[in-house]
Amino acid sequence: MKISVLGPAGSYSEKAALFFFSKVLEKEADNEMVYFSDIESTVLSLWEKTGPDFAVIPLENSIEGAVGISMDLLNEKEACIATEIILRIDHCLLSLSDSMDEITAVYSHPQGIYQCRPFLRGRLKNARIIETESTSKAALLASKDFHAAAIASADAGKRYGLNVLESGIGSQKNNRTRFVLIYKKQDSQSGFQPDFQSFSPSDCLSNPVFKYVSENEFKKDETGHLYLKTSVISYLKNDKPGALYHILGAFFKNDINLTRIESRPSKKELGDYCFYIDFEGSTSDEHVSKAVEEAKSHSDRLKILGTYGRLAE
Ligand SMILES: O=C(O)C(=O)C[C@]1(C(=O)O)C=C[C@@H](O)C=C1
Repeated sequence: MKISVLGPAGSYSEKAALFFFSKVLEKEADNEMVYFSDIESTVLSLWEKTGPDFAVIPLENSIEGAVGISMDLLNEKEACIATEIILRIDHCLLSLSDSMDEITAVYSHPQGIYQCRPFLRGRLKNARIIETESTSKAALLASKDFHAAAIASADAGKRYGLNVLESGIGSQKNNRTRFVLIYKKQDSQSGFQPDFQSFSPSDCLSNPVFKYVSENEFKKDETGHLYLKTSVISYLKNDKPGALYHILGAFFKNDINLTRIESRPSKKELGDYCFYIDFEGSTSDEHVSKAVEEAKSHSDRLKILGTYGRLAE
């Protein structure tokens, strides 16, 4: 199996993919990780001729919130979510040097920088902050400059021969990022931007992840059943009073617990948004398909990203 991730080696995205590999039923000798320099190329690789089976992308962080580019690509491209992977993020300050006094520049991914904002302001206020495409790229760059440091994982530090000047530098001890494993929508799947007529409740069963990972590996609910979530994106073209109220009402009426709602600009004009809604339940549950049908009737476009389980560290 081939998985695309944000590289170079040592990124948190790689960690999420390795965690997924560790859960795969039959360890295939040819399991392969392919590295890309940014999140967009990682996602687009799914459409290459000899593309991967899956791509792993970060979607949201407990401190910094949504990863915008990942959210947008889920809307723009015909990809489905196979599973979510929640990882603990423990950022370290890494450098060739062994003293913070030597540091004049700090490299990291924007998410890493924001997640460590109080530390940077408090302890490295005079250092230049330089954004990189990934935390592992930051570690790689810091390994070439004695006066630079990187914010990345301890594992990335080991890989690039850096000292850990300080660990646990995130602004929240319980820092977590939610990644999703995504795949290219298959032509046979109708659960994508469906006409409700063609929306088949069994679509979630075509989620290919269950071919690779035993159901036992996924989070269970209080009754011992598989904990499944569904993600949709609703676009309301006509801004009218109560539009969002009616969409959310569809879930409330069907007793469905929402786990996240987030808006993103539609990119059409200022003040025009898409709403990303995650909720508990599977599209094969009757009350979920009823709610989705109703939400769709109040939306100008409703895109189903998939029903999936959770792998958590
Ligand atoms: O830069 C990395 O190592 C990534 O995998 C990206 C990413 C992100 O974009 O959220 C992943 C986890 C952390 O939250 C910081 C950076």
